[in-house]
Amino acid sequence: MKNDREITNGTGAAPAIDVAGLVKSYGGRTVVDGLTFQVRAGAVTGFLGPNGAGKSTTMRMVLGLDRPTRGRVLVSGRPYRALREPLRHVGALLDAGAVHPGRTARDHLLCVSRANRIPGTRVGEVLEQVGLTTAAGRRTGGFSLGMRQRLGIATALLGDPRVLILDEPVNGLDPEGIRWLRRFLKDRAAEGRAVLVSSHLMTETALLADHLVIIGKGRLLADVSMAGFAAEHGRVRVRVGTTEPVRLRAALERGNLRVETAADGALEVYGTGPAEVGRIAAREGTPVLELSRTEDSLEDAFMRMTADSVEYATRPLGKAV
Ligand SMILES: Nc1ncnc2c1ncn2[C@@H]1O[C@H](COP(=O)(O)OP(=O)(O)OP(=O)(O)O)[C@@H](O)[C@H]1O
Repeated sequence: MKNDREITNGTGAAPAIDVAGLVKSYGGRTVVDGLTFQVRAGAVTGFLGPNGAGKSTTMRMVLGLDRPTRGRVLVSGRPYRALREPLRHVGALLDAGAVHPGRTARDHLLCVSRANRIPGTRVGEVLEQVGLTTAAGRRTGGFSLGMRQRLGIATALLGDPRVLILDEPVNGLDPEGIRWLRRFLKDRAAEGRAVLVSSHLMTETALLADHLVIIGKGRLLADVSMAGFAAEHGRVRVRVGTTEPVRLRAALERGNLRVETAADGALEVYGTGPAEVGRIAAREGTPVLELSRTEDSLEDAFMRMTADSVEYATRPLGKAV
């Protein structure tokens, strides 16, 4: 069977980001523990994990800001530090606050473009792309978080890179800003760029990503297409509550339906809809107290998957541990 990670970009070119056997230890503590995955062009890859999973550390190693203890990371087939004019290959948003507050947005971008031998004409273009043209002459110290995020993204875009890396870009954005960012990143991927976006929220990532790389405690937990993850974990089922669960269960199973009993005693029926379950119950004469279609939330699946990897878990109230 072909692993869908083997399909890079259809041209046989190197994957946009190639992480192999990556390890990072601080003192005696290993925070990235043998990660191997690839990020391909033309797609948004969601890089998911609970707080402290090692997402930022991995991204910093991709960008040559941290040195791996072991393993390697290639961007467009080369280590970041070996890229000539790296901003033309990869643009990153790691910390939107990292801008001199006394500088205007335009001056900030001009500064970065000069330092990286990027033509000044790009400044107007990227300001336009992120919707900051009218705020270009304002000092960034007075910018809202959403505006700072947009400026950070404009900075990442200056070199017109093929690879975009954004660390938790949704944090602190209002709903309009989130919607804008989602559209914006999907459009960049549709242009053929590789987009790697970290998050600790599955619900948000599900609306954005084509592919998921999920990590916990520095280890790879899943490397799967968004559609594959949803098909596997977003299981649709019918919940039916009845006063006669044993009889109804037997009737459903005679109809070749898979049935499980939920913690509250209701039956959960897979592979059909409420109409058929209702018909079987009526035929059997079993009183129905509840009949509904439910779907596992992807967030639940993600929480289950990463449950052992959460650094500071909350425990249910009143339960002894
Ligand atoms: N410079 C450092 N020195 C020591 N430990 C570090 C350093 N940088 C990160 N860590 C530790 O490495 C672990 C992974 O941190 P990292 O920031 O990569 O996680 P993350 O998945 O990005 O989390 P978050 O969602 O909270 O940003 C954490 O336990 C963190 O405390």
